[in-house]
Amino acid sequence: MQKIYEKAPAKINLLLDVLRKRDDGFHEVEMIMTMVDLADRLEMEELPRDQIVLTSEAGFIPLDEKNLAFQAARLIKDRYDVRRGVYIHLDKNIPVAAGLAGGSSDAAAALRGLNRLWELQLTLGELEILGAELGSDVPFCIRGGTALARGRGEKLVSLDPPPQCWVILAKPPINLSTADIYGKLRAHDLPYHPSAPDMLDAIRRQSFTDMCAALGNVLETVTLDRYPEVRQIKECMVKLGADGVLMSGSGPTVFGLVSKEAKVARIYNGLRGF
Ligand SMILES: C[C@@](CO)(OP(=O)(O)O)[C@H](O)COP(=O)(O)OP(=O)(O)OC[C@H]1O[C@@H](n2ccc(N)nc2=O)[C@H](O)[C@@H]1O
Ligand SMILES: Nc1ncnc2c1ncn2[C@@H]1O[C@H](COP(=O)(O)OP(=O)(O)O)[C@@H](O)[C@H]1O
Repeated sequence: MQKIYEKAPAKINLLLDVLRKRDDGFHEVEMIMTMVDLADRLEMEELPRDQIVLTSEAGFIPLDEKNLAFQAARLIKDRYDVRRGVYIHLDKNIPVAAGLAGGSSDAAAALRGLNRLWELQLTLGELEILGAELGSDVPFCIRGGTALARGRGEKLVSLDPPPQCWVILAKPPINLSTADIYGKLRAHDLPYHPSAPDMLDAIRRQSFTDMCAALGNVLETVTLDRYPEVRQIKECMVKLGADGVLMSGSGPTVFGLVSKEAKVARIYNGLRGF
């Protein structure tokens, strides 16, 4: 029987600005996002009966309707009236609730994969519109690569890849909710706004140094205050010599950008001790 494989990479936010709180409860954002090499993997196969079955060795995620990959399968199946079943196996590597969009990327991979398995011939644009029903980050995860995201995250403009570099991810064992972090943000009274034009310019010119200088995330104003461990990890990465350091999304993962491979092991080992 035909098997479909899809990679579901994690994302980091090189820039995350909030312009205002909207009447629908979401926030109008301006983000520059890029995929990293860390990825989940999905294997999809036709089931002889009309049912969605999701399995994973990861014991820490739901495998029922609460799982975003399951929700994606249900959504595309119902919307296009598919009367076929699917078996999805999820190989989970991305830390959960980390600000790395692991769940969103799994949902995106399920939509891309089932579009192929069930020969629905939907365009990426159609999949992005469908994906927006599952979460604000899902459209970007469908498109992949590097993009400028506006609206609540679903209005995308693809960008050239940023300069190649090493990305070190550090996720402290903290459980936080994205809704809670946005909810505590003083959107009308932010102490600063990162400059998207500066980041876009750095990417266009392939300047690693200017990209590091342009990193910024206004959600740090909430998460770093509430969770001092996240601030400590940031400080630790800077001290260990990372060229650029920022929290991804709503956190708690902090990423460090490094241009020289020689530095990577030193920073990684230093963080492990920490
Ligand atoms: C902060 C970001 C940055 O990339 O990522 P994560 O930290 O989740 O990875 C995203 O904006 C998160 O996207 P996602 O996790 O898909 O959010 P959703 O499921 O759509 O929304 C969860 C909740 O976050 C809030 N939310 C989300 C997006 C947005 N533009 N404004 C919001 O206020 C809303 O309260 C919403 O109920
Ligand atoms: N396939 C999935 N992988 C990870 N988490 C999932 C998945 N499906 C649903 N979830 C739930 O979604 C929430 C957010 O997960 P995740 O996408 O990893 O976080 P974030 O949006 O911070 O990057 C968690 O509470 C988790 O239980």
